[in-house]
Amino acid sequence: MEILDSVQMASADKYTIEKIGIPSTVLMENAASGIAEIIKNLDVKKDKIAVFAGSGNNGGDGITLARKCYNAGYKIDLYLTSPPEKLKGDPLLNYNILQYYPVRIFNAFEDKLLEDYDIIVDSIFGTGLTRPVEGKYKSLIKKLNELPGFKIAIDMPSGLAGNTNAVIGECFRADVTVTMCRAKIPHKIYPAKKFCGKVEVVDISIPDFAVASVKPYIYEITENNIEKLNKRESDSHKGKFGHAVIIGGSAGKTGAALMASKSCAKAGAGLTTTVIPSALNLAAELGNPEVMSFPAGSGDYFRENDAKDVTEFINDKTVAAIGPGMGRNDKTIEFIKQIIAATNLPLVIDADGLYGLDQNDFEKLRFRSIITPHIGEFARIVNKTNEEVINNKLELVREFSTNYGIVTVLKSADTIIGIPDGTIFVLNTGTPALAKGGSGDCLTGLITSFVSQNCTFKNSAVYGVWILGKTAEHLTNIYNERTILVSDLIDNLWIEINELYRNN
Ligand SMILES: NC(=O)C1=CN([C@@H]2O[C@H](COP(=O)(O)OP(=O)(O)OC[C@H]3O[C@@H](n4cnc5c(N)ncnc54)[C@H](O)[C@@H]3O)[C@@H](O)[C@H]2O)[C@@H](O)CC1
Ligand SMILES: Nc1ncnc2c1ncn2[C@@H]1O[C@H](COP(=O)(O)OP(=O)(O)O)[C@@H](O)[C@H]1O
Ligand SMILES: [K+]
Repeated sequence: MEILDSVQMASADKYTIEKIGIPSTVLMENAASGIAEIIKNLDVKKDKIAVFAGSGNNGGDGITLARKCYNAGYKIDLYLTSPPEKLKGDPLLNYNILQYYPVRIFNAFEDKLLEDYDIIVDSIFGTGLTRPVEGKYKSLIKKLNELPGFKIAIDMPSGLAGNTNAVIGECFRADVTVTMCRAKIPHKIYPAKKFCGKVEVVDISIPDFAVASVKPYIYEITENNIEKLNKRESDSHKGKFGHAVIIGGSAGKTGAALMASKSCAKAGAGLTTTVIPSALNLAAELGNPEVMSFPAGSGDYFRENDAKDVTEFINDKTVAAIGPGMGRNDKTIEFIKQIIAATNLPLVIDADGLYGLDQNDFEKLRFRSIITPHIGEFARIVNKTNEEVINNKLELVREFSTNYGIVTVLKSADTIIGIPDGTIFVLNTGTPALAKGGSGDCLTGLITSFVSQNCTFKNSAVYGVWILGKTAEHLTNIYNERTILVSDLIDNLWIEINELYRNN
């Protein structure tokens, strides 16, 4: 499903109203009906509802909702943030209609709250807000957050801006956000997402072709649009599913290379080999019996002198991952740079593998690589602070992927995948069970496995993130979010892989 920014949403609205001719009042009526329906289905007490409405169209949605809630039999009070004389257009029209209804109307700043409300509806600002709220609006939003009732935001929690995932200032903290037509950026991407609660999307009659006309470029991957896995031909053999290589390990971090390799084999690569510093080879031989190993050099970490042998070994393989547990020794960094320069193989680069890379190295990875940094690793790559990356994820990933022709998987509680044509995929799978060393190694193994099995880079990245996240969700439901180890994830990869086969 597309994720829109506020400008795209406004253009899709405009297209629907002006080009197709659906009146804006109809859209507002549909929005209010949709929100009322969601309120009706909420499993919370809803005898007394307060709607706080601003002067724009978001306020108009709230004013119209007041009428719908009255019709549904709820006791509802409306608190306006502006004098009614300031209303215009559809909000004014709906305000005038509401005069015929026995709904009490107050001023949000001047009048005291009359009741303890079961539900507080925030329709103060929607996609029209572009700067932080200040003064009396800021105080009002603070006050609403302190109220005990269940909180519903219309379209967006007031105080968030529709074109960024950053939290730009004080904002309403919703339990449920009901948005129109499509989710917007702040609904789906942290840190703004944290303020939205559960996000419900209401169809207000904006057709798909109106959405397509605004050229969306951000998509959320969900159960409904993830591509299913193909069943294997009955006469297939291991040669059909590639030979994947995991280059990793150093003294103290051998496990990272082993976990990545095991994930890779488990997800279906035809052959998997761990390339490991020779002093650690026994661990690889004994640790993963189904995986082969190639001992490199003579020490317990990779050095530039090992690059020639390793390059020769990997050159006829299908894909190589570089990084898990490699360490950051200068000689290891030189080794990695030489491998990148000396091969044309598809590469998946993670963790320590990314540490010493510069512009020159990234240029050599064009159209043959996937990188999987977490926020801190990506911040170093693009020379920004962690904070700057968190608040500008979409732009930074898009810029990097299009400039270098590299698929970028930016990992965090949400994961953003940027592909070289400028499209962004957002995945909200996973649980805090994954906030544990080694989850990233499992992801590297999964992505490498799917590249080996001839999936596109985009699909390989999507499958890796999806399967890791969904496996964590399954296990968190059964156990808890603390005691799950990466080995447990690897053992249970089959559950979600089965799901991806279903109906195929
Ligand atoms: N036809 C449409 O355009 C539809 C719009 N809808 C609703 O309309 C909303 C967008 O409406 P608008 O574009 O009128 O915008 P909003 O209603 O989000 O807010 C705009 C109003 O807030 C004021 N404002 C903005 N930033 C402020 C700040 N920091 N401090 C104080 N005041 C500030 C503006 O001057 C303006 O009066 C959507 O979020 C959605 O709820 C829905 O009814 C669906 C149909
Ligand atoms: N709270 C969370 N919710 C969902 N996914 C998470 C969460 N925390 C971590 N993850 C996922 O776990 C993985 C962690 O990777 P990474 O930080 O590289 O760990 P490591 O290097 O220790 O293996 C990423 O795929 C990330 O998206
Ligand atoms: K709102």
